[in-house]
Amino acid sequence: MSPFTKNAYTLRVGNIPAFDELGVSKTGMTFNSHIPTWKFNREFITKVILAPNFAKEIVNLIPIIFDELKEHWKDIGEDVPIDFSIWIHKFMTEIVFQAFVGLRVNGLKPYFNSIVESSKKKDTETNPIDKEIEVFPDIIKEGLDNIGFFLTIPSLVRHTILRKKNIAALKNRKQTFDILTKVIDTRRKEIKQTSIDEKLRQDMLTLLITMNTERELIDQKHVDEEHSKPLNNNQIHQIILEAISGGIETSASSLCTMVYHLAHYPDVLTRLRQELDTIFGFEKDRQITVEDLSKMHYTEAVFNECTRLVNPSKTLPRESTTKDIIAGYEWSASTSFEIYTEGIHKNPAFWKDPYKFNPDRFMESEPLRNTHLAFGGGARGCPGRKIAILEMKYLIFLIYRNFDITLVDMDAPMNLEYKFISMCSELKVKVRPRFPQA
Ligand code: HEM
Repeated sequence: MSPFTKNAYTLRVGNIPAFDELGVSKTGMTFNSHIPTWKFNREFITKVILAPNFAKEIVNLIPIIFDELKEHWKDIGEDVPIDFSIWIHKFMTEIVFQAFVGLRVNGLKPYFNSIVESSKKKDTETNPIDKEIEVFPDIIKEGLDNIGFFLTIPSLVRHTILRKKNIAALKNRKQTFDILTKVIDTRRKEIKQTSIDEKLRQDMLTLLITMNTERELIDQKHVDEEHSKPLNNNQIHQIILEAISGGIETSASSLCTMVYHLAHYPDVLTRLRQELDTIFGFEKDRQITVEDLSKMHYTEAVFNECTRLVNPSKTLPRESTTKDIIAGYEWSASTSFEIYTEGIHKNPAFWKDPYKFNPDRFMESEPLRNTHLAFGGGARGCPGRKIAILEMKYLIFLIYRNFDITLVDMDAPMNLEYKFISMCSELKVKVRPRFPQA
């Protein structure tokens, strides 16, 4: 089956009353079934993500946050097992919050303090904007869980037996928006108070707020009338929320999959490190650029192979907007399809020895169209792909340049749990600095 046909599959899901109730069916992107607003929002987020300065901001940001992580890992000590999945989740949260809303959650140090003995604990500082931001990642994670709840549990059950959980889910949604309103309003005020010739930082929120204003930070060559007005809070809310939730869990889980496989395949790790040495050399203070990262072809092949074998999205839903013929059958408009990526990723018709871990398959030739769907595809494909790959590559460089990572249990399978997407729930490792003095 050819899953993506021009314009017939712009809907992920059709009109789901439960999503109207949750307030996600006509806003943002992921579950927006109102095509004009989805298209409008998507064009805005795409503009931000493709803006060269946005990628540069992320590349400048990653080593700063990594230095903090590096210190914590060194202070824990090399013989102490740590849960990589929690650390990397906290780390991605810092990156995503800083890059998307310009705020630090400051979650690394409290987590360090929670797992070390009292003599090792460090002083914590409070968030400059609001204590609420510290709990915001958990609120967002709960919101992601609630999507699954609304998608799978019938209305009658939600409003009777599971009434309490239903109320809690709606409360979670309100709480999310209250915090976001505060964040957006605070930033609007800061921008207003910054003189016009002073440079603004280029996080996603600032780029969205300033779009189509005199502080415009993105060079928009062709702006039609529809896209020429500044965005209001309602429009910004859901775009930011989806960028945050889309950017944390998937990236953190994919990194766990890479660390797991690199521990099991030392030859692959050796080759990956050779690539890093060739591109980056050993100059200590060398500034890493977006161009450097674009040369990491083998690392990208390892990422592709890891997400082929362990894909966070096992299925991709679509609803047809016109009638179509698929697999020899005619299907009417508004038919729901589930594209079974798990099956496509392991289908021997597309992949030689599909269960074998072999990153070289991505070096030797391009996979057939629509057979590697880690980021989905077509009109609804992931808009964050470019940024996600950039982050993955930079992090892999920093982690494997600075540390040797061993799995605590080499015989254990990957620990995955399904919460709307498939996520790594635990990965016990030991981390040893490669250059203890650095
Ligand atoms: C390794 C990291 C990531 C993976 C594996 C991933 C994967 C995916 C997948 C499979 C989809 C569904 C595509 C489809 O239905 O065809 C998707 C959609 C989406 N992703 Fe990502 N994603 C990642 C990172 C990000 C980042 C960093 C962002 C932030 C900008 C993001 C934002 C979104 C949004 C907003 C959608 C919905 C798009 C729409 O409906 O138009 N993702 N992602």
